[in-house]
Amino acid sequence: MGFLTVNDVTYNYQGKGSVINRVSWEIEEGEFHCLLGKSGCGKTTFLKLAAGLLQVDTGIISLNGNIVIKPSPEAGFVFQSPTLLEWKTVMDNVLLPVSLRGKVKGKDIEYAMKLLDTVGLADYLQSFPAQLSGGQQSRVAIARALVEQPSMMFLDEPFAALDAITREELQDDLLKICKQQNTTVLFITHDISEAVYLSDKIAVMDQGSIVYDTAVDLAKPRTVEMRYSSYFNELCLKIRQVMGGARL
Ligand SMILES: Nc1ncnc2c1ncn2[C@@H]1O[C@H](COP(=O)(O)OP(=O)(O)OP(=O)(O)O)[C@@H](O)[C@H]1O
Repeated sequence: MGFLTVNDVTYNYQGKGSVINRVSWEIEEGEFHCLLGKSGCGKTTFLKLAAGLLQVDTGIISLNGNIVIKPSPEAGFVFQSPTLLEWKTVMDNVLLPVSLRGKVKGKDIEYAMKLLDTVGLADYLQSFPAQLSGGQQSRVAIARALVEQPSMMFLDEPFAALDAITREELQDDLLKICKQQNTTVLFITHDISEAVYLSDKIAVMDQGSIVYDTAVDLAKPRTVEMRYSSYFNELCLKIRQVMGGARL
């Protein structure tokens, strides 16, 4: 049984046809999986179901052996918009989940500093969000999601608004931290090369069903050179063909 197990799940928004249609999927502990698919195919809905933000109509989802009926304290979330609190410093934004639960301890501050150092923000601890670039704000959001060392991370197009180089840097940061923490990850993206670079396994969704899946046979840690290897590009092309010629 996987760390996250999705078994024959169906979901409809009221008044709509089937948005998620008998999907089964498993993510083993510590694995990084990406879900790709065209706009409107159901990716975000699937992530919300897996994360307990929506309830399945039929089927069962379990996380670490527990049936998912609400968001788990074991899970962290990152969405496309960083949604930082403007009146709090970078450090206080990262520590927010800890402070909502109780008193912030020295070890929490130490860990937040380590995360901010890993994502290249050691010099910005006392800055406010408005003083940061979009990429820096995304880094803060990732550090915030990881500060309680969640065993599962759900990320919905977290890098969509960023330029290509910043995006690549953040992909490496995310892989590094998830490896350190042995985090299991479900990551949604439109970007085929991002999915290939990040993933142990990729699923392609179309009209609410998983129509293709593949393991990614690249060594870890990933390197810039791998992005230009023939295997990498052949896999991107294969996935592109599966997704068809329409706009992503
Ligand atoms: N709250 C809602 N109420 C009704 N229908 C919704 C709601 N949210 C999404 N939908 C519909 O469900 C379908 C799947 O939407 P979803 O956001 O899961 O797709 P997506 O693959 O994540 O799209 P994108 O890549 O554009 O973010 C779409 O047809 C969308 O219009």
